[in-house]
Amino acid sequence: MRLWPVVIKAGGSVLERLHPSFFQELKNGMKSAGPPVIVHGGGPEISRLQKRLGLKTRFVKGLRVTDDEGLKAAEMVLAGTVNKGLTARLRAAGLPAVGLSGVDGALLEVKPKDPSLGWVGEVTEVHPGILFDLLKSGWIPVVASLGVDAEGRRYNVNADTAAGAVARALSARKLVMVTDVPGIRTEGATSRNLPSATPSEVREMVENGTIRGGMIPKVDAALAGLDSGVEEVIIADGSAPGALSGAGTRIRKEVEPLGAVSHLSEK
Ligand SMILES: Nc1ncnc2c1ncn2[C@@H]1O[C@H](COP(=O)(O)OP(=O)(O)O)[C@@H](O)[C@H]1O
Ligand SMILES: CC(=O)N[C@@H](CCC(=O)OP(=O)(O)O)C(=O)O
Repeated sequence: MRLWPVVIKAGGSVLERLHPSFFQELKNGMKSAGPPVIVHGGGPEISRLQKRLGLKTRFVKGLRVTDDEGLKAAEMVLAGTVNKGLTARLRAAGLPAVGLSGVDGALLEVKPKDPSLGWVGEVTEVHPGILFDLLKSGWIPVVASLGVDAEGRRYNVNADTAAGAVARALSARKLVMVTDVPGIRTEGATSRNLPSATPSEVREMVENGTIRGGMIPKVDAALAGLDSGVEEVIIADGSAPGALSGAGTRIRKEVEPLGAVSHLSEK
């Protein structure tokens, strides 16, 4: 059942620089389609806190190696400063936001992703009940990317992955990933920002190294979402106008070309 049309992932890279039109476009969307679900990260802020505490920051394939102290830092930032900061800003912009994390209501149930990563969770199940309850009452849920396992241990979860999992669980039609660049960029002499891309084009750009670093978990989450019912994923710049109204790179599945079908039937 398709209930709510949009999940928005707000990246830590842009949270401090969200354009005022982000809030206005959210308001317009609320009027036409009802409340969205916002999932946010906070990677740069976690790194800053780790540095201040004298902790090491290390990433493997875009994931933060998270020891006991690292988990505390991630929780303080994600469920603390960033979640409360974003919720308060939404509220000040006239939007009815409620902050929570993937631990609350066991929204994001996880298992350890890889022992070498420490407290990094891989989502095994989404329990969206708490989101449905909030959405039905008109609230905008603002979700920090943390998870919990069956024994009640808490984990750090990549926010792109968390947003993709939430979009699938809500049967969302659309996932918008708001970040610090205007979508996927090609390389070389004809380098440009792509207005649209298909999953196979995206896969090719990952293989040839055009898409790298923080863009990899984004496109992974995008492709997983498209494979399980999300119709379109948009990657857009949250520091510029239009992020929630058409700007950025739109990733959609290839449509069977009608010409190819009629050509076959002519034979
Ligand atoms: N082909 C690409 N097109 C655009 N950005 C890319 C590409 N490959 C890697 N990136 C990087 O991905 C970054 C966005 O990911 P990330 O820093 O993790 O942001 P967020 O905090 O929003 O998740 C961009 O700032 C850019 O440096
Ligand atoms: C496991 C893992 O890497 N978790 C991420 C969670 C925050 C995140 O994903 O923030 P962005 O959206 O800003 O990238 C981290 O610790 O940085």
